[in-house]
Amino acid sequence: MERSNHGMNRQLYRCFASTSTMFLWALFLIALTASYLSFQAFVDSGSKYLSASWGGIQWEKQVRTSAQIHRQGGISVLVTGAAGFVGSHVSLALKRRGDGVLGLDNFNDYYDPSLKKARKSLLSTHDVFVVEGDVNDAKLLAKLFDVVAFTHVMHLAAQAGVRYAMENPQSYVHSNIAGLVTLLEACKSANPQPAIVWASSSSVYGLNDKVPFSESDRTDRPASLYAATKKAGEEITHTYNHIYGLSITGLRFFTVYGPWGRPDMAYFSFTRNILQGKPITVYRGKNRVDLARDFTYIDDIVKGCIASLDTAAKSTGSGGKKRGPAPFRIFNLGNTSPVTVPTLVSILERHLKVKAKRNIVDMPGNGDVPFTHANVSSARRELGYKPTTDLQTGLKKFVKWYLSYYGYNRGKAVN
Ligand SMILES: O=C(O)[C@H]1O[C@H](OP(=O)(O)OP(=O)(O)OC[C@H]2O[C@@H](n3ccc(=O)[nH]c3=O)[C@H](O)[C@@H]2O)[C@H](O)[C@@H](O)[C@@H]1O
Repeated sequence: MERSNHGMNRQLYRCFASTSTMFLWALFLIALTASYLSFQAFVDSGSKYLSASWGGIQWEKQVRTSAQIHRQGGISVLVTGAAGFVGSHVSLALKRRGDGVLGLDNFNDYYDPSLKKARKSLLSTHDVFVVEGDVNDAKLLAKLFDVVAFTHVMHLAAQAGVRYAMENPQSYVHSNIAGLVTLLEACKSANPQPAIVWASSSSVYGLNDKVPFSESDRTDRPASLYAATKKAGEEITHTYNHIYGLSITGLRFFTVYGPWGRPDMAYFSFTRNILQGKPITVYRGKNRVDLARDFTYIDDIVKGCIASLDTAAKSTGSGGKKRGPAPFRIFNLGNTSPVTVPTLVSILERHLKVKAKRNIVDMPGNGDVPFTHANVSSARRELGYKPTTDLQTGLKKFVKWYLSYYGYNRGKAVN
């Protein structure tokens, strides 16, 4: 009996000993995991800091030099989306007349980033520095406003493209909503607050069938998520104008085209396919009606952007507080003469001297609208905007650029 008691005690003791050992081991493992995780976090934040493509004395010097004004009464502009189509043209035009320009671009791969890099190189030969960063990066924006007292922001960074919104809806929310709010937050806190000019879109007119489109027409029936995010942008900027006294000008661009353009757009991809002997898909509207766009040449758009910057009254707030009412303006920037898509193709065929292989299909329900047509009387009155390039002339310039940029290979463009 005594012996068995003894045995039981020993077993209990062993059991207790092994439980406490297990407990100790468990504690040890938890501690080990915790220290490993915090070490990882430290390494991550460290490497983020080290690999950040911005910051440092040299970088700040580049930022300052690029934003330096070189003419009397000049302005200093932060151009977001500067490596983009419209952004690169506006940046060059501003720099050429002696304004300070600093570019910001995230170089995303929505379309071939090498074209964006090439635009960046072009800008750098004209002493425009483009910072690689995202408008969602609040710290970077705060730093930029810390280094330079920008008088204006030309906000062109966006997720563009009407039909791609069905493939990647989140990218529209990221750039056109979240990015816009982050930028406006930075602008509202900046001292002095800059005046903001930004790119809305003709697509906000959505299912409107009253033509031509006027700024006062309804814009509450967008046909694509892209259009909805641009419309939301107009309302978000209104809020910042109302609460913080930011001076806002929204520009509704109508299908902008030209040299250094966007490869995802029809005139560009048609050119590539025609030269490569590949078929092109031409969408057709309901009842076999051709689709039409108020195609607008890039130089006209640049003039409209610069006139918007020049006529924008100052923001009134400071230290994040409104000091008085500031202007809120919206303008159509179009060409005022819509052209059908089949006519666009015919003009390209003439300039390229190659016949297109047209594949005509009914317009899929992917966010497209049947036609656009701008009434630009507001822009004419207040900005002196007057488009001067017709589609025939503008496409000739585009084709010339396309062939010089991508080159010929026995009649076929190399890209
Ligand atoms: O005006 C605007 O606000 C918009 O203009 C363009 O959008 P979109 O007019 O759709 O321009 P494209 O993609 O170049 O299309 C032009 C026309 O060609 C048609 N198309 C497009 C692609 C294609 O393969 N086939 C085709 O027939 C489209 O249906 C449309 O009627 C831009 O892509 C948008 O970023 C911009 O906001």
